[in-house]
Amino acid sequence: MSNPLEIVDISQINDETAKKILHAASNQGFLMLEGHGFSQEEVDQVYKLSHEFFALPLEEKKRFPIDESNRGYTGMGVENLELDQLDKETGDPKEGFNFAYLDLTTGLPDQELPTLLKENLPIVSNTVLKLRDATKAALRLLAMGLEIDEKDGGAEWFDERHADDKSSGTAFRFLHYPSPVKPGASGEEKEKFKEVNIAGAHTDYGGLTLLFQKKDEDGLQILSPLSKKWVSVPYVPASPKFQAKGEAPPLVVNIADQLSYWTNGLLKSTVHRVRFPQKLLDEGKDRYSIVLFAHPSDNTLLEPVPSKMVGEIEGRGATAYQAKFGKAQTAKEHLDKRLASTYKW
Ligand SMILES: O=C(O)CCC(=O)C(=O)O
Ligand SMILES: [Fe+2]
Repeated sequence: MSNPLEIVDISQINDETAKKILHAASNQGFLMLEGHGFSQEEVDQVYKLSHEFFALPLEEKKRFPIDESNRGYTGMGVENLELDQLDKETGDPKEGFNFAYLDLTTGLPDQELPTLLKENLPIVSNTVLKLRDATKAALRLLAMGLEIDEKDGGAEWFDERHADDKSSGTAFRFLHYPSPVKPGASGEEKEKFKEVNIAGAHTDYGGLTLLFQKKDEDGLQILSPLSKKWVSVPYVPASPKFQAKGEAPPLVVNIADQLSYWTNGLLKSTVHRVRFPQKLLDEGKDRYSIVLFAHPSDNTLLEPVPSKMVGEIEGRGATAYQAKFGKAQTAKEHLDKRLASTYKW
């Protein structure tokens, strides 16, 4: 399967990389990042923890139900991401655990946790901090690509609005999609599930979303802004240069709603969904994913990003909001509206 996404090396902070990331973010809205510094062992370790968590008895998981601050466990069918059917009765066939209220200086969440997760907090915090570093590198490169003037903050413009010690909607998430078929199911039965969305078509709410890749656990599809067609994101191993360094495969990264809004739609918050990959269906195995939803600090005013490229776009996003309401909204206000429609509270 050919890879529709550009691969950007975030260990190279320079104008060439900045141009490349801006191109990817304003075209497909999805890209891959290498040079993130995660070893395969680190990725395996966090997946192992996630597998162990979801294998806990349902009663134990349910003792930590998702709260209004987006922390905790969401059971099977609770979350409905499908944009076009937000009123449908049953949600996506998946369960999840959210770590939120994160202190991004330590990577530690502020919430009640099951013993298993408490005992393994260093795995969580190490992963959060490294994903945070990758987020910052990507944001710095985007600021450079957008040619934000030095007098406005230059390459650090987004950094200042993603303070590690301020509260934000940033969430780290384990997801589990149980296999809909038993091992050895008939071809006909498997065929039925090939076209079922296990995460409904949606856009993400925050700034940037970062996902690990796991071999045979692909299944992510994007509604490409370029071709206007659904395109599969294949599993892409580390390039030879990074394989030699023992680095895990590139991270899959997408632009989410707030960053798109903030740039008047220049950066694309691309619609995506997940379907069970063939190999997992064939083997009757579950799918897991691990995600960081990176958000600006809650009190950040989402005023149009001071870039000539953004300023040239009128009637959309942050510029349109300001024209209509006479003021900008904060990242928290923007997020609260989105969360309310997904969970129906
Ligand atoms: O499981 C995945 O690969 C992606 C999930 C996703 O898009 C989301 O939770 O927002
Ligand atoms: Fe998503």
